[in-house]
Amino acid sequence: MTTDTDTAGSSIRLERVRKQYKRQDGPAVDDLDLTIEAGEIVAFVGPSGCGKTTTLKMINRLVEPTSGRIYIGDRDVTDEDPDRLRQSIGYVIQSGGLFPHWTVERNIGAIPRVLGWDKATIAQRTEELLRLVGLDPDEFGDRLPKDMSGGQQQRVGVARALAADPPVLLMDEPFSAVDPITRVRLQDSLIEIQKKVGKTIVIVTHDFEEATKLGDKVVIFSKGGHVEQYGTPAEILANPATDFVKEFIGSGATLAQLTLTRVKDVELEAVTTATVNEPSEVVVDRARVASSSWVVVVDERGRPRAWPSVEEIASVPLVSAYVDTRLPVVAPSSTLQDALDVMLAANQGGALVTNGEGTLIGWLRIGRVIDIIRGQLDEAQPDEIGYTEYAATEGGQTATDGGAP
Ligand SMILES: Nc1ncnc2c1ncn2[C@@H]1O[C@H](COP(=O)(O)OP(=O)(O)OP(=O)(O)O)[C@@H](O)[C@H]1O
Repeated sequence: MTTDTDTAGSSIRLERVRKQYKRQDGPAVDDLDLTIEAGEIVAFVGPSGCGKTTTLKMINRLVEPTSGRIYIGDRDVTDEDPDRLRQSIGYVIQSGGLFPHWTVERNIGAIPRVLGWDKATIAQRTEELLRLVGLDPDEFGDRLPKDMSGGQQQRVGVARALAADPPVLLMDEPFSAVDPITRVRLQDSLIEIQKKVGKTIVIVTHDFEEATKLGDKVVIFSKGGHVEQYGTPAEILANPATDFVKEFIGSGATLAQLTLTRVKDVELEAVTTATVNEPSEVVVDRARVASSSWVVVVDERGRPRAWPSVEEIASVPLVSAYVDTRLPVVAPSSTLQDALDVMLAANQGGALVTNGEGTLIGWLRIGRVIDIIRGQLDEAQPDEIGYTEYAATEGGQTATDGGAP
């Protein structure tokens, strides 16, 4: 499939696309014109039943358009053999949609096998993809989906969708079935993966915050697949195009501003690190010099294992090998809202920040996040007349009128 220059992705163009399901009054999608630029992530949002999924599924022809034309890159795919088309478009659905009786390796190799790739190439590609989505091939390659968490299954789902290196990836509510903390991690992984693969990604979500976090652009649909607004998250939040958009983003708009500020935009605090079995005395001294009250124990690749206080470190002679599975960890691409959620869930006054390889790069203090949120709320709120000013002007009684009972 042809791809546009400078990116591994292809543009997608819908021209007057319409879908009328049988025995339905109006069309689910009515004369939709939409162009998605190559290499961008575009999120579809809108109320239930507005035609997001129908639009997505018309791109890979899981739903046949009633009329209109669809182009991927410069190719008109409207009449192309749907099976062949689907081999060149990655598709990720809720809960991964893996074949339950197939191992992870077999699942990922599904399309390459259909395409007739040789065994060695498939094995190599599978390993590369598992690493890309953050799973150790030796640990997970032979597993069955039921022996993995929902988040891990979804990572395999993404690996499988990327197996044949398609220029386009379609994702239908991919992260809606996992818990909020796992969702943040999967979203951050997707941003990290996209930096490496540069595909064109279309993602359907019912969550406006997820749309603004993931989407380079967001499409807000109303009933019938009508585009109310198509723009960057910042544009939509700053200038909602219609009353429908205003109402849709509604009270969430101020909070959604928080999704525009990322952890990478904030100056991080330095951390004192220690490794397992290091003499505690040495670590305590190091922490004192750095004025740190907390120490992050990291593994040989700099990945955090635990986050004890200096007192806890000092209470034993050597740094313990304890692994804390509930550490609050965020990525540079995480939003401040994610960071806050993670901190609150872990009941901690801060979050550790790791890069795409999971290596610790600093920590973010809750006070810093709150300061930024306060600043944003002040900016977002129109100047309001305060109670006293109101009372002293035309709106209220003056003090001499008697006052409160
Ligand atoms: N297979 C189908 N047969 C008949 N009508 C359908 C079919 N699939 C969807 N529809 C109808 O088409 C309209 C658009 O549905 P669609 O699933 O595309 O919306 P959506 O925006 O993705 O909704 P949701 O957020 O609830 O998933 C709805 O009115 C729905 O009832």
